[in-house]
Amino acid sequence: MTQALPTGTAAPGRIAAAVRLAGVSKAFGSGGGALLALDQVSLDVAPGEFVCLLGASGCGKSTLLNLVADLDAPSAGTIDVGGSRVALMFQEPALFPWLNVTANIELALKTRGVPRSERRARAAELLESVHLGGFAKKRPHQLSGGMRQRVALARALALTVAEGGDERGTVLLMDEPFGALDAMTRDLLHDEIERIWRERGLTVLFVTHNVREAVRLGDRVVLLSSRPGRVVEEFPVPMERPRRIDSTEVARLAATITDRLREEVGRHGA
Ligand SMILES: Nc1ncnc2c1ncn2[C@@H]1O[C@H](COP(=O)(O)OP(=O)(O)OP(=O)(O)O)[C@@H](O)[C@H]1O
Repeated sequence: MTQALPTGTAAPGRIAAAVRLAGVSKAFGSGGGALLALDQVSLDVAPGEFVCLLGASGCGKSTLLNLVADLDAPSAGTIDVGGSRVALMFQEPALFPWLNVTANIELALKTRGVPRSERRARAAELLESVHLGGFAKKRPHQLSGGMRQRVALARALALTVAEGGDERGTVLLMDEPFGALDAMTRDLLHDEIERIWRERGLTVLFVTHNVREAVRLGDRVVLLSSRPGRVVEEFPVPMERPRRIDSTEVARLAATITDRLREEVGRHGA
């Protein structure tokens, strides 16, 4: 099943999808002991779209992101990211503790082949963009959890820099990036990621357990079934941005999605 693209998201002359999964299945192990994590998942994400993936624990959300990031190969089906540069960001920021913030970003730029002479300025620009300009010399342990995630976001963006600094064509995969943060910090980071997504024209595939977070951020919420993960339903999010996570509209759609999620989890006895 290939999902229809939301109207108006793919600009004329550009590729139709930034990410296209067609009939993707993933099994771990083989023979009788094989575990089917994903089953025939088809999903198109349009360039510049923000898609949130929701599903019960163990339904294969992280597996799906790993496949899109090319960290693992599907057992069946195809994954196409066109010419996009893909970056993955996790719940744990996983920064190098012995390097300061700037050096963590510069290292990522180095792996992208950015010449040494340009790295300092590019790192500073990226840190400004996540509002950490004043913390360049700090080491990760000197920062709050929210700040560390901002650095992780800047580093993810650094891993996708292209010639001339154009981030368009970047797919950012986010695996529960704010799951370990308190509600107020998470709220602030929702505003931040939304701004950065808009300003940089990113395509985002965002995994979360938090239904309200998915509705707060997504153009579309894609619900996966319990293992094996299949796309069971998609919910377009029509509310204007910026949305408030505690607004009535967000709560109403989140309640509908939660009911559907409960049904799905109940069906599988998870
Ligand atoms: N490398 C692996 N080898 C064997 N089984 C794996 C491997 N990676 C994932 N699995 C299994 O595949 C299933 C899907 O895992 P995955 O981590 O993708 O789920 P998830 O939806 O991200 O879970 P959660 O929401 O709890 O983070 C799980 O049953 C998991 O145990």
